[in-house]
Amino acid sequence: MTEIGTTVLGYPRIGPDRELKRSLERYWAGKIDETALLETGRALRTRAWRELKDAGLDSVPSNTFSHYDQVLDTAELFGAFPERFTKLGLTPLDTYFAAARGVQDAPAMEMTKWFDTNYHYIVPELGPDTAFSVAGSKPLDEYREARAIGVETRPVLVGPVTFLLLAKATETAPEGFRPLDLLDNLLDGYVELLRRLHDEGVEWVQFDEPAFAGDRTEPELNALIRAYHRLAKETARPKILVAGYFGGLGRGLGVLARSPIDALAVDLVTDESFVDAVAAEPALRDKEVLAGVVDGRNVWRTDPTRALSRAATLLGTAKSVSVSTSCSLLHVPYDVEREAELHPRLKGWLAFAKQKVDEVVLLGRALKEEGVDLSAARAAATDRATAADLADAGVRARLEALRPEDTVRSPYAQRAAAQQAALDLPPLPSTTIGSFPQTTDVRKARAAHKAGSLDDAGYEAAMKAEIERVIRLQEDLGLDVLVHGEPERNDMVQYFAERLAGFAATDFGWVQSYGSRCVRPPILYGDVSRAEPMTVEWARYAQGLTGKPVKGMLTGPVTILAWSFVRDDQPLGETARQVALAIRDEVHDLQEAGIRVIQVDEPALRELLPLRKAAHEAYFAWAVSSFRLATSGIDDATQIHTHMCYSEFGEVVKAIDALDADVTSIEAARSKMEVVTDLGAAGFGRGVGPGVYDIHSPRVPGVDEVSGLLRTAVGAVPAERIWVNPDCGLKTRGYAEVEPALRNLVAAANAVRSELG
Ligand SMILES: Nc1nc2c(c(=O)[nH]1)N[C@@H](CNc1ccc(C(=O)N[C@@H](CCC(=O)N[C@@H](CCC(=O)N[C@@H](CCC(=O)O)C(=O)O)C(=O)O)C(=O)O)cc1)CN2
Ligand code: MET
Ligand SMILES: [Zn+2]
Repeated sequence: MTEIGTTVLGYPRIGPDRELKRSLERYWAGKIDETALLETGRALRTRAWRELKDAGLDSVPSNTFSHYDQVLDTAELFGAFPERFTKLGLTPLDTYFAAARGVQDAPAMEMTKWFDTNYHYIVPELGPDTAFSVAGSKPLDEYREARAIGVETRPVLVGPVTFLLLAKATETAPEGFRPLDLLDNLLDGYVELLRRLHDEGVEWVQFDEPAFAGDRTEPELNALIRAYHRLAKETARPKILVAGYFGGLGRGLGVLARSPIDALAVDLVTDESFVDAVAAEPALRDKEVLAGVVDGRNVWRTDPTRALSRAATLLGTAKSVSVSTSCSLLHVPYDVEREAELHPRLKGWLAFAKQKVDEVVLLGRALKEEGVDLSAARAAATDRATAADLADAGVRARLEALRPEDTVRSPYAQRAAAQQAALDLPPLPSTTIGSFPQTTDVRKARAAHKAGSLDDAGYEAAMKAEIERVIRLQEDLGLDVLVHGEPERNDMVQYFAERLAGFAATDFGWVQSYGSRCVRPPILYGDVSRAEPMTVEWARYAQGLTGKPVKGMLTGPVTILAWSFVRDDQPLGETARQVALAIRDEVHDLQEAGIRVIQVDEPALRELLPLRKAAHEAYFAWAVSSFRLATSGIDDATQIHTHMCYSEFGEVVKAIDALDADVTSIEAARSKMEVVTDLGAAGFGRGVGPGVYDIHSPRVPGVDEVSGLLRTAVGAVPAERIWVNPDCGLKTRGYAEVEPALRNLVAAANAVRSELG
């Protein structure tokens, strides 16, 4: 075999029934041993390889499995774990988990979003002393394991340049050091690995370089040139496929086309104009091109006419063209056939990972042979494109009728005065971000309700009991603005999607978000509207239990879109306006129910930021206006909060300001309040709640530590605008940590309050 032929760039690994999640969590809890955990992984890999081979793919990927994250795997493979983990004397597997999750005295490595997806990777920490070597053997082991069951595979690796671009410099690295400075040393490691793979008999290897879907500097493009000339120059090596995805490759296309690699995988879904750029690239004439025409990130069935025309455009350009997915299938669920509750017509429009593999095989054949039957795929595409009932004339008319003043609130100073008169809060008011720990009892009650063994009244009573407990706890802790705790929400996006027209939820559509944590992104298929209030009864109940203000809790339009599978038949901004209108109605109803503080979370504002700067302004325009549409048209005295949790804040600071929220809570504890300084410098003039408790760690912060952070904040922003709160919601934590941590947080707020003049 000289060609790669039909393939997928990667496959889900958590297991169709989240087998890996369950095994991991049992292993971490000490309930199973290493052998049992490793066996779960082995069984999942075997099953996936067999499935991919039996489906008829020409080339099957391996090393796409991970016990936590593929970037962390790469750091381990090349011996680049920080010393704080390697010196612990743990087994290799426990050292790996310590790096991912942290242990007492060795805080976890940072975790951040994988490009513009809801998947999170572990950020490598590299310094001038980092010395790479081939320290592990995972790609070799998996290759052998697959061959032992009769499947020849193509090991997939994070490419060297992307790996370095995703890394950060260690804290002790000298000023000016960049991880990319380590390229030559890292390439030594990759060369050695290539040699070992070659000796093993590997024919093709895949290097992922998604970093080139973003804007890259001259030195970064030069690094790409150096890397692939060096790797391809080796004679004892497998053939090299480089995969660029999550968008067009920009100047990276020409660089890779002119490098001596053997094949290039391109994403022909995300950016339509990139198809022409690829077709016009003469240097591809000696390469196999994998046409990524099956969307690896969304769940719609591929329109075969469009897909084939895109792939066929490249036929005259490349040495050969094969069909592939646009990116790894990690980002979609396993199998739509399991979704018994989905409307059959909607189901007919969908393809999850398993179906996408079949699409690749079918389209690959149709590209090379005459007479392949595409009628079923064509009919599905036509049915969806012509489904008139996706449009809701009422929603469209309402949006049409909106005037500019409908998205503008009164000047902030006027609102702030009205809100202070209504709420009478002390300086440095304390609050939380919304969710309290989701106890096993709460989740069990929801599972029982769904299964029918707990009736509506029983479920409602269980949630109300939980809400009352959480309210009493907050009163006891002395917090100033309370929350109901969100026990009724399976997930902050799915909960709303289940209550909005235009969305469908899945039963088994789990997708890995990080480590063992998964989400079931809802499917947004039609015009969105709200039939009835979604959160008001819970909020009214909570407010009725206490004299302190209870904060209403909603998710904003950008985040609802970011964490759903969105329709691809209209601009995202248009869909955002529909979602915003539904949230706006909810905000209005909460106000009518006596809720005086309403938080509209937008943690995904940064995540959806386009990878290329040229698209930023257009994104900010719709993102900001949809938030404002959701949060205006209310009384001056109603206080709007928003919340964001990510540390890379700089690029969106202006947009955050433009949201015009009265109070913005942000992640800040790990970066020691750096964001407050940024905000101060950017002239941000409204309320801000920098997180003073890192909820991603089981550590309980002490009173002095929190007071110290607060004093830093008070030094950077006028005290009357500072709020005291954790970094994010508490749903993934346990009460054993949360209670003392919040007690310390309130004590610190009191201490710093008493120091104010
Ligand atoms: N969509 C989304 N994306 C996000 C976040 C987020 O909150 N939501 N937060 C950021 C970090 N990402 C996260 C992603 C997932 C989780 C998380 O905790 N997920 C839960 C699942 C949450 C859920 O949907 N729970 C359901 C179903 C729970 C479940 O597994 N039930 C059991 C049965 C009940 C039991 O006995 O426990 C089962 O099906 O087996 C519910 O509570 O109803 C998990 O993996 O464990 C946390 C953070 C960024 N992206
Ligand atoms: C990922 S942001 C989470 C915000 C939400 N209100 C919560 O507390 O869980
Ligand atoms: Zn958050």
